[in-house]
Amino acid sequence: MTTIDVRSVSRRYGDALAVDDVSFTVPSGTVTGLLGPNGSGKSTLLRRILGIDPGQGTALFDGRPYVALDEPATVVGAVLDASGIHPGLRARRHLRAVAAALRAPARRVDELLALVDLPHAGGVRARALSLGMRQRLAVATALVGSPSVLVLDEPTNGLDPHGVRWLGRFLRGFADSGGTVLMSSHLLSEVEHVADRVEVIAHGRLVASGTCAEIVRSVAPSVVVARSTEPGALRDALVARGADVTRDGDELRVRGLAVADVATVAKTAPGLLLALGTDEGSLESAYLTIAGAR
Ligand SMILES: Nc1ncnc2c1ncn2[C@@H]1O[C@H](COP(=O)(O)OP(=O)(O)OP(=O)(O)O)[C@@H](O)[C@H]1O
Repeated sequence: MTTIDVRSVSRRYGDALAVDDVSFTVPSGTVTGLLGPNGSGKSTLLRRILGIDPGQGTALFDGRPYVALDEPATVVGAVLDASGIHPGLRARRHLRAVAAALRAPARRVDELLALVDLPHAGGVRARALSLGMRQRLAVATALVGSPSVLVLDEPTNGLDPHGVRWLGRFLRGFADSGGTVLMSSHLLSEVEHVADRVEVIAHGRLVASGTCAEIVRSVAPSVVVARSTEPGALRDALVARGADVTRDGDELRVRGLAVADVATVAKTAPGLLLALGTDEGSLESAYLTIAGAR
């Protein structure tokens, strides 16, 4: 059980600030998605978190920076670049070499090949693996030391839909058994179903943080949707209570009143209430709004 504490992390390339004073916490037992458009600073931030890039601020794994961990591979498994595996090495040889370096049992290699659904690829050289297969091998490599934390940069890159679903289920299971996952993506659809929390980064800055529902609410407060046999009369009654109401046929979209208040107003207004509910807005539109804002 390890928490990651990212504290005021920055990274400058010349005059350009690629990561600008980013702070957030990744609680243990959760999957946190680091979401942002291309070039927003995700990879740079993950490299800073792992102590690979220089810069300001720090990231602490249960209070210690990565470089100060005694056996880092047993705490943190990282997948930053699936092409980092030597192209001439066969998958099993590659994993055996990593296992030997980490003093992990050799039997772990075949367990991991099975776990990442590559049981028959052990004898294949890395250069002959597809991008999706290399991603799976990279995940297996990160798991050799049995870490409690996984840091993954765009891990769905190259995976087919089956692979994306497999990875989501795997990461969910890893977190549910106490692990901590920080994964980046530029695609909302690939994190929203698996992540407990999302940190949205744009132009190097953290622009939103929270559960998917919290992020949607922060951008678009929920709208109450009501349908009535007398929509004009209901609209007038709601406006008199201070609501902001738009009408489309017999449907009213109401901002500024809770659903229970709309129900109370409808009881005393002429006509019959046909339907009443809320429209929470989509995370997709919230993400586009937030990530597009400078
Ligand atoms: N080595 C470098 N030298 C100079 N600028 C860099 C370097 N690496 C990244 N950058 C710049 O830093 C910014 C953030 O890049 P980064 O790769 O971290 O973004 P990203 O969110 O991971 O993008 P993507 O989704 O495309 O992988 C970009 O403007 C990029 O051009």
